[in-house]
Amino acid sequence: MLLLISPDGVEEALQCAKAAEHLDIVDVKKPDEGSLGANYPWVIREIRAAVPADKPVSATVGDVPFKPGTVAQAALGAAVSGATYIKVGLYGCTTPEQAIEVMRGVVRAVKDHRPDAFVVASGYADAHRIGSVNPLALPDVARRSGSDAAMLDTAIKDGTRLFDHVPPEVCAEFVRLAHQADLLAALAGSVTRADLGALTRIGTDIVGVRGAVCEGGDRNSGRIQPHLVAAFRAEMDRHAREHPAATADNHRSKVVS
Ligand SMILES: O=C[C@H](O)COP(=O)(O)O
Repeated sequence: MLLLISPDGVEEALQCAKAAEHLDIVDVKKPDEGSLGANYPWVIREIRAAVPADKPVSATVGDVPFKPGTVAQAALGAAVSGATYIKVGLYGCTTPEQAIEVMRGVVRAVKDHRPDAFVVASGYADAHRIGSVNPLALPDVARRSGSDAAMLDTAIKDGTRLFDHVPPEVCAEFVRLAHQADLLAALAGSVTRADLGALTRIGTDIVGVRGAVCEGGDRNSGRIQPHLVAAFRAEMDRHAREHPAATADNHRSKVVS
């Protein structure tokens, strides 16, 4: 399982760089603009320059509305700025068809610029609270749009967690559907170290975290701490050793830096 960490700017990205050996992907976002809030292009560029070259930089394009042209242009902006993972939060899409239309535009915009870029279609575990597309529809949305991964995060960061909204057995089905479509499965949403056993057992490819590696577990007022990143990775490694069959890294080669 790969570890994706979401700093909110250059200062926190430098903390990630100190813990680079323990993480796999640095994910640029702007949490005060939403769960998958988009940061400025120059912040993506500065973070790309600040983290080791062998670590892929991901950027979120936002909790996007159903405006396919607008979103495609924003996604290209993230790619031009140096992100090789482009994550789109399909917040304003109420049907799979709308989500596919948005993601097709993103895939074309991004891959015309950089064919090996990695496009992530993200839905929300708490979709029922925001009227967004059903979490289990995401793997098919990703497949039919030509995306590389399907992801779930939580839209409302109020202390509720991924498994509060989508229990482990349903997350397992999400992962199964993603793998069946030859996609990576990424899961996030106030994930803690206590969730890592279940996430490992179900074969999650990427786990995304912020709060769990911030001081006090607080994604807003806490800052990312290298020692918490190291501890999180140590727990991931422990579970990987206990469940080697679930962690065969057959999807890892898809990751680009
Ligand atoms: O992509 C990952 C998110 O930033 C997760 O943040 P969180 O762990 O604070 O919910």
